[in-house]
Amino acid sequence: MEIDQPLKAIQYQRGSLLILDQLKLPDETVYISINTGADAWKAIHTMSIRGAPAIAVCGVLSVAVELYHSRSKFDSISSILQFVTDQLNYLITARPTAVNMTDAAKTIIDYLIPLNNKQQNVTLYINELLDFMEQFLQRDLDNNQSIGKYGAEAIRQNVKDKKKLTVLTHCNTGSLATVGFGTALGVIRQLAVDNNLQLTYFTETRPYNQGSRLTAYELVHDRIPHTMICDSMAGLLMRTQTLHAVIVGADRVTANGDTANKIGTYQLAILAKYHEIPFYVAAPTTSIDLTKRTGNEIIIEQRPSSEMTTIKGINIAAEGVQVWNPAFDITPNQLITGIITEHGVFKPEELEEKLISLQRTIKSPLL
Ligand SMILES: CSC[C@H]1O[C@H](OP(=O)(O)O)[C@H](O)[C@@H]1O
Repeated sequence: MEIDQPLKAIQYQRGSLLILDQLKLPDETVYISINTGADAWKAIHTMSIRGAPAIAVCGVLSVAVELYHSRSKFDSISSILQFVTDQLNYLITARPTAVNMTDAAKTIIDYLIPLNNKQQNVTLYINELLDFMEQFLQRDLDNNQSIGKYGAEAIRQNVKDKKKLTVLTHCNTGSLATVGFGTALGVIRQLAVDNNLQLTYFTETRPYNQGSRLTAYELVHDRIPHTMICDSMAGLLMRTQTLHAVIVGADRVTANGDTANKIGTYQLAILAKYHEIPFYVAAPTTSIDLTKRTGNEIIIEQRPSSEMTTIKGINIAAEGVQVWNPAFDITPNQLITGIITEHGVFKPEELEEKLISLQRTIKSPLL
């Protein structure tokens, strides 16, 4: 199966950053210009752009664009260092659960100091820094390709006698959550490209409806066989239909493999365990946070009640109703069959050791 160029959540060239306004999808395709870190903070916080990897790339490139257009105002390396550090640390505050923006900020700040020792010319320093920041785009594209290939192979291995597989995914983890093919949805795209996909079920993913508004948009665009279900239908689906795997994304995976992901993931993992269906998490290593030992340490973002009580400004609940709106939940590692990364598929219990070993062998700051 051929898949056309994926939808683009982010369009970038030096000095210009456009993001697809996902609050307007699927009815309108509107790109908005991001010229500063403050523009990016607002777009991330309001979820015009969302998805852990896309958030990080948008944040990094917003600083690159702002630095590029204000480069004449910097008269010293230290002033550039201060500006970039301040902007990156500010962007981290836009949304607290996903770790990718924090990881990106650390990678760049760790790079700034050695670069300072190498390059004393302000103009050349800025150009080298822009080159480095722009690599985050290609890295996510490459990560998506690797995750797709490793994930598709792992799932095929699990179901040796089947050529055509039926899977379930949750939320949106495709081209609208990353720069490329996606993470969990990238695995599904790879299965489709390899002609191993019978059907993908996906949940509408209340309350923000990433599934019905975004994943549906991607699967229809790519003509991938699919069926949308309400979140509440997952149990009956697993009880009555044959599912070969559940594949979801991640916002933050801790050292023991516990995983923060879109609200509703935990209950899918419980159902998958009960129905003996393999449950995979697909995420780049930039979503893995070894500074957190377990999922109990992860901050769960609480979103505005209006995101539950209205759809496109139309009330769907009584005025004054009290709601609880956590945007994520935590899936314990014992419910996870494997964590699909760009370096391979790891069992939760081996994740930390494998990642530390990779960090030792791969000497790139952009691991
Ligand atoms: C590859 S995207 C990872 C993750 O991000 C989504 O959350 P949100 O739409 O709130 O940014 C969802 O949890 C995805 O699984």
